[in-house]
Amino acid sequence: MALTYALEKQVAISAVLRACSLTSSVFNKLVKNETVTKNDKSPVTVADYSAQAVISAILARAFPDDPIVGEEDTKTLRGDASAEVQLLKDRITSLANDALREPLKLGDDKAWRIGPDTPVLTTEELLDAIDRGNHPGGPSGRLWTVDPIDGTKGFLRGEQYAVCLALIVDSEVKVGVIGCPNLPVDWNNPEDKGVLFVAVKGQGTEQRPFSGSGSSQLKLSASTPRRLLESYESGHSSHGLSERVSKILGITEAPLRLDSQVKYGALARGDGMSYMRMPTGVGYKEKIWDHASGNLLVTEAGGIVTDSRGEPLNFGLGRTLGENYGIIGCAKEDHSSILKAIAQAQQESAKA
Ligand SMILES: Nc1ncnc2c1ncn2[C@@H]1O[C@H](COP(=O)(O)O)[C@@H](O)[C@H]1OP(=O)(O)O
Ligand SMILES: [Mg+2]
Ligand SMILES: [Mg+2]
Ligand SMILES: [Mg+2]
Repeated sequence: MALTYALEKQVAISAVLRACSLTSSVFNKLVKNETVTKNDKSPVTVADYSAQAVISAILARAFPDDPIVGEEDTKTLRGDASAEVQLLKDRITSLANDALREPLKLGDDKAWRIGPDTPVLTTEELLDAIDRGNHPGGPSGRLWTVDPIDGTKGFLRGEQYAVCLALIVDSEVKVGVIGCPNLPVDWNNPEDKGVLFVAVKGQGTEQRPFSGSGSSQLKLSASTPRRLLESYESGHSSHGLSERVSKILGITEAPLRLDSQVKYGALARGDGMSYMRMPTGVGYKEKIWDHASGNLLVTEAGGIVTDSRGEPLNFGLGRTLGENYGIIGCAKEDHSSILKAIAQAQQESAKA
């Protein structure tokens, strides 16, 4: 009998929603009021660390034996006795405890005592929680992967970012949850922000607005707007190559540029025809926490995600996806024409 992953889904939703409250409150307290300058990395740092601590602490209560592959670790925090780092650790401690002890949320369960009854965790316990994310990953068994803030640059600009959590079992993504605090439920109503995407292998993909309790199943079809979804940052994905691809495919609409795995959710709900990420140079290895949840959102909505040669992404190689040939997500009907257009665009740019 196929596993339903009902408990994992419930816990992942709770963890992501609590981390989203935390990151929103850091933005409102520290970034928006400009108590720190935009160039100061501390708001990102404090939010990244504390959100990973919250997610890891919740996973530890529900699934104490599951390893975690997380983006952050505490090497710099533990190895620095300066007053500045002490302040950072104090902030992490209070933010993480506040987030863990907030009133009950979707996904919470008294069984693992998350919510107002959660015992206050010490700084040491929270640093240990962050470091549970040090697992090297690999091909077999269960593991969670977490990106506490994906799209830190978007977060600082007050634009798109995502809190991402996925369960991988024997290299296959089984549960993917992405919280998008700044994503409008509908682009025509930009004030209604905050979307949670949830996918479970074999059970489809759903979108739930943070406000309200409704949830809608997502189905990706080839008739979505003919525009590409790509990184806001030109250093993360080649804008030049995607422009060539657009021309070859006869796409006239400008690409929708969004930071983070929000793009995968946007694709799954039909905001664009393709997630397109083409390398800007050699050497960068994509990380599993940047793609695991998004991959499942798109495939469970009926789409496909591969590299630019059509090969599936491999989540069992360790903390990275290995060699980088770009990443393409789209409806199945569009896949071969997009891959052909990419090959042609690559040949053209090699000649240019
Ligand atoms: N050279 C690069 N190529 C592709 N992705 C990158 C590169 N440098 C950083 N990233 C990652 O891209 C992700 C953001 O994705 P997007 O471009 O879709 O918004 C971040 O996780 C970021 O990692 P990091 O958090 O280590 O900076
Ligand atoms: Mg990331
Ligand atoms: Mg990150
Ligand atoms: Mg980062």
